[in-house]
Amino acid sequence: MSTTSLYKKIVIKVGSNVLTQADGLPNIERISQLVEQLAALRQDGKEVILVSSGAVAAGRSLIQISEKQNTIAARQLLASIGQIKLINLYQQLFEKHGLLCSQVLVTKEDFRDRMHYLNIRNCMEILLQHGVVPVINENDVVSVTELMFTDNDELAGLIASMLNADALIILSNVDGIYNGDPKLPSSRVIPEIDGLEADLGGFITAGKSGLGRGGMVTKLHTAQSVAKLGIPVMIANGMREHIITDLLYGTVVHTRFKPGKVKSGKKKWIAHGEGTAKGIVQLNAGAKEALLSGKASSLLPVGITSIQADFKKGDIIKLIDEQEQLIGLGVAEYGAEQARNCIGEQKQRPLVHYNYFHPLL
Ligand SMILES: Nc1ncnc2c1ncn2[C@@H]1O[C@H](COP(=O)(O)OP(=O)(O)O)[C@@H](O)[C@H]1O
Ligand SMILES: N[C@@H](CCC(=O)OP(=O)(O)O)C(=O)O
Repeated sequence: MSTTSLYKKIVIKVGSNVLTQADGLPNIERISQLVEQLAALRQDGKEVILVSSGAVAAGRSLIQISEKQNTIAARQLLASIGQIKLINLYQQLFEKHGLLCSQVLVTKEDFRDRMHYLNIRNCMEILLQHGVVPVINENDVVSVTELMFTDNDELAGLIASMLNADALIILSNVDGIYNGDPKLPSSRVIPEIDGLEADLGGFITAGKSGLGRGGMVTKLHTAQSVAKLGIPVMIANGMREHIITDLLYGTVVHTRFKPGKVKSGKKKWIAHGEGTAKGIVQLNAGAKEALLSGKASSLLPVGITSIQADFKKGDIIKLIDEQEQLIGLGVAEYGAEQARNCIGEQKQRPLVHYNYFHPLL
């Protein structure tokens, strides 16, 4: 038996293209097969969390809208109509296997601070404790541009980290990450990537599947950051039959991201805070070197040169260097006002404790 079948808690993200037929209608046959595989995992005692795209695509199959329609309004309209179509389908299909599924719609704002983050985590935990399969999607009806996740790959990474999942599976319309343009016959799927070191930017083209939002760039970014936290990530082709069960119990082509050392729950929260971080603090070269040295160094006010955006105690803040490059993220031990009063001073309390610093360089 494959060792991957030892995973207990698994987050599975499915892209719009996997769920949608060429004519725009939900691909009922494929969705049924996905649900069947998830039911088999539940039978095997695993906890399953589904992050499903496809609301906008499903909406498009139900209503005609003018080309001139503002894109945000169009997305709101389509997602609003499409999400109920999609979730109804899931509900019927899970019911056939004697399973309950639930709809969880979230926005980036729901993860903005530790309290909101723990609220969502508690909600997911109560669902899992009751054997329910959460079906998560971004709430596209209320998420507008600057408050949106880049795409559901980012959301799935956040969910996998938040729930301390044992694995994250991202299903798209390609077999994995290719070492070149996937359309070229000379390109091959990269079987394993050491998520900690690999620089694959050169391989990824900006191309997306017909309905996808973020493309392979966000999948790579998500996979690398989730693997860095100690969670293995697999990118595979959701168009293949039995893909989930083959990934977990057999062998099938895919790209696997090797996990790094497991990080604590709070570190996982910080690591995904880039999009919601409010405060910005600029550091001098000495503080940057100390924080990135790998030694247990906290951020002391003597190394701060300016506070560029306000924050409160407990907020995640961005730490930037003198060239405005993002060094990492940390949790503020006190607010911006107090920090401003001791900029550059010796013998002051650390603004970020080393346990709550997450390097990004
Ligand atoms: N090196 C690469 N390997 C694999 N796919 C790539 C690569 N570079 C770009 N892509 C594109 O990324 C697409 C998948 O991302 P996306 O469109 O967001 O799908 P999804 O809807 O599943 O989230 C592929 O269809 C492919 O066109
Ligand atoms: N929330 C959107 C999906 C956005 C998205 O990330 O799509 P995809 O790149 O296909 O995973 C929807 O349900 O239509």
